[in-house]
Amino acid sequence: MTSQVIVHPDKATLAAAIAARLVTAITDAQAQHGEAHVVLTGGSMGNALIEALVDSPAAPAVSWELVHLWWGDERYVERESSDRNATQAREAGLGRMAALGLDPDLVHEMPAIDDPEGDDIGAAADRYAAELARVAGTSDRGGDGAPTFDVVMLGVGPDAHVASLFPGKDTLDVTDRTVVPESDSPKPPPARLSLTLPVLCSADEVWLLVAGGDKAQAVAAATGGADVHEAPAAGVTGRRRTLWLVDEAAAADLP
Ligand SMILES: O=C(O)[C@H](O)[C@@H](O)[C@H](O)[C@H](O)COP(=O)(O)O
Repeated sequence: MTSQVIVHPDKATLAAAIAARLVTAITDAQAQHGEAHVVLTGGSMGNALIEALVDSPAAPAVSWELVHLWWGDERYVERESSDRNATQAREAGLGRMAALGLDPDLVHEMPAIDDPEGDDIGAAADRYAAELARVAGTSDRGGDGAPTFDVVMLGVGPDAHVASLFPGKDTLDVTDRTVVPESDSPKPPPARLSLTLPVLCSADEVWLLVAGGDKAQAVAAATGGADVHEAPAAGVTGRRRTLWLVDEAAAADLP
């Protein structure tokens, strides 16, 4: 199935459009099967989306108490560190979504280095995998080791990395796990946890969220059929739909 690229004028419009699209996707999912599972991304686009979502007049249309939020990746640092994607998301507005009904028990943050696993990042990855499997076991839409995600959102780096799957890394070839540790990330901090390509691609929809001219080459390469080992973003597709939601600057190198 081919990917579709949708271009918005600038980053603020892109964030607002993604928030509107997400509200619609979740309400559609809930009309079909009650609960919804959404994978959030870190990075500035992930944070901009949360800001736009919290302020969206349509946000109360979602039954937030039945929405599970997951993370595509996380920096393996202290839980309250401002480096953590989850901390940044809370500050961007996720912390205020309890007022809309979001259940903190359904916000599945990835483990942190001050959790019992400590320096054993492999054990931390296994614990998040176990959490995915546990919830899948209780869900009508339990997939193979993880719930069936309605939407996976992913930021894209200038090197075309997604989640914490970086070019040239063996983690791109892992097919027998849902979560992998990365101890030597080329982008700091070095220690991270990431969902793997097969579980990301088990989603109904994958949305790649990209703003900025520094991403133009990555967008062109990944949508132009680059090898996944060179451009990891080329390797993520949804079962029903794959959308590249980009601003004009990020689209600049597209044919
Ligand atoms: O852990 C990280 O380093 C980020 O989560 C990273 O993967 C991010 O999503 C992309 O680099 C896009 O970031 P921007 O949206 O800020 O461009």
